[in-house]
Amino acid sequence: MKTPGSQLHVDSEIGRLRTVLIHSPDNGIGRVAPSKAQDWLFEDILHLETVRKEYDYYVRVLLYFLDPEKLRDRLSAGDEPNDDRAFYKPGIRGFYDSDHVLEMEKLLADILGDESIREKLCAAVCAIEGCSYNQQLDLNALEPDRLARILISGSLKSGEMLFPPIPNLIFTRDLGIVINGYVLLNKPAKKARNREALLARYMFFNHPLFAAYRSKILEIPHSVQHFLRPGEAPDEKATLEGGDVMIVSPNHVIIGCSERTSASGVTEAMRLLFDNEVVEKVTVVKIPHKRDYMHIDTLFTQVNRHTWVVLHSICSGRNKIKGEPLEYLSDKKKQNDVQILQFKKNKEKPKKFKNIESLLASVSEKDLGSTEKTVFIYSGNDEFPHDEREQWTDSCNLLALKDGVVLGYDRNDRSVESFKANGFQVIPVEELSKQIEAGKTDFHSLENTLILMPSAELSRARGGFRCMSMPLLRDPI
Ligand SMILES: NC(=O)NCCC[C@H](N)C(=O)O
Repeated sequence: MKTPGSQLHVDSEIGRLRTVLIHSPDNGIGRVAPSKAQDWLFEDILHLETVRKEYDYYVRVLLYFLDPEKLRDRLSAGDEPNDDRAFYKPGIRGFYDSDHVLEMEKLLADILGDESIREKLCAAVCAIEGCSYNQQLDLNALEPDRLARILISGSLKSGEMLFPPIPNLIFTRDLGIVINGYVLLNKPAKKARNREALLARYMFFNHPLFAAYRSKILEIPHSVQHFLRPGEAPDEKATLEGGDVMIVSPNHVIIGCSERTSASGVTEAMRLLFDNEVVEKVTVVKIPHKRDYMHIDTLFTQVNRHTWVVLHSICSGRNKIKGEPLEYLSDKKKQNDVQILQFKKNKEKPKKFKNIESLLASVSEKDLGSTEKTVFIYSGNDEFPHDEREQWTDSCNLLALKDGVVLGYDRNDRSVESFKANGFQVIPVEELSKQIEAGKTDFHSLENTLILMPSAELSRARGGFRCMSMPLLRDPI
């Protein structure tokens, strides 16, 4: 029998969530220097304690939903002034330690208990971070919980920084993605995320929870063209990040070709998925390669079987004036066009889709058998500039706990109005917690609901709740 938490299977974006991998903001986030913020992929420096408070609400919602036992005797956990948030901190007595809400730092500490894995991982981290041999020996001698914390935060307890933090580890989505019973590991485009990928690789290959899946971990190979090229140009490098991968139905994966996921990365991922018979259909959505859009999940996510939240201008190309000379002459035209191609195993010619809405409608109606007309909820109520402002703060990046119940930021006011106009209940998490704790609401009876999460600080890290989650197990849709 499999222990709870050890089963990997995801075949949709909206099946009831059973197990998820997350990482709470660690001290590394509080050590991002202004001069490095952009290099480390933050637009600004963040206030650690505020981010943590906001994130703790997220952990509580996940526990209410996936592992309520953990909250049974601790309904006010985290609100006690003197416990220093122990409930939320891996490696500390009192940590929630759930089998359904898995914390990356805890899983890392687990594998570091094995001497041979500890040695290999310390050597690998020290190699990519340029540590001295003696630093490597010192790290190797630490006990697992402390070592895990240092490998993530980059800093010793004294505050000394050994290497940079990896503040984007909170976005566990980008580390890899479970597709049916397989794990497709990422290959990050940005140097700032390399150590995250290394830690994720060690975790999946070595943690006993995933032992049954070792032969089902898929790794994107280096493209030979890339390392044979002269110079350091990133062209042709095969990169892929989880925010660009959506398993929308048991046999259909959408992959974004974006600022982060290269054409070679898409090609290699598609080959792996077809060769291993993971899915029969892969749709590639090429989006403009720019920071605002980063991954496809910053532009659209699924809410229920027939509803999606999207940035409308990316579907309609509304802001372009057709026929202008610029459209023909500028190279940018090609770069900024959305192109959608659907590939099937052993079929030579891909099918083309006119726009993102027609693709998503075909997912809902054909793949998922929805009999209702597909509904699109637009970022910022489709009003310029609120559509783009709210997309920037992740109005389109929602996490579905189940079909129709999603988590999103509380700051995207016009998008929230669109949800209401489309018949959704909208409830702030503080209110929901009170109702649950007073026994007035049962989480599982919620339907078609957007849960609003505090976001003033968290949203400045540039990712929403889809980015902050790696679903490991969902019920079949
Ligand atoms: N899936 C996502 O869209 N992830 C968001 C990642 C944000 C992070 N600051 C980054 O730039 O990589």
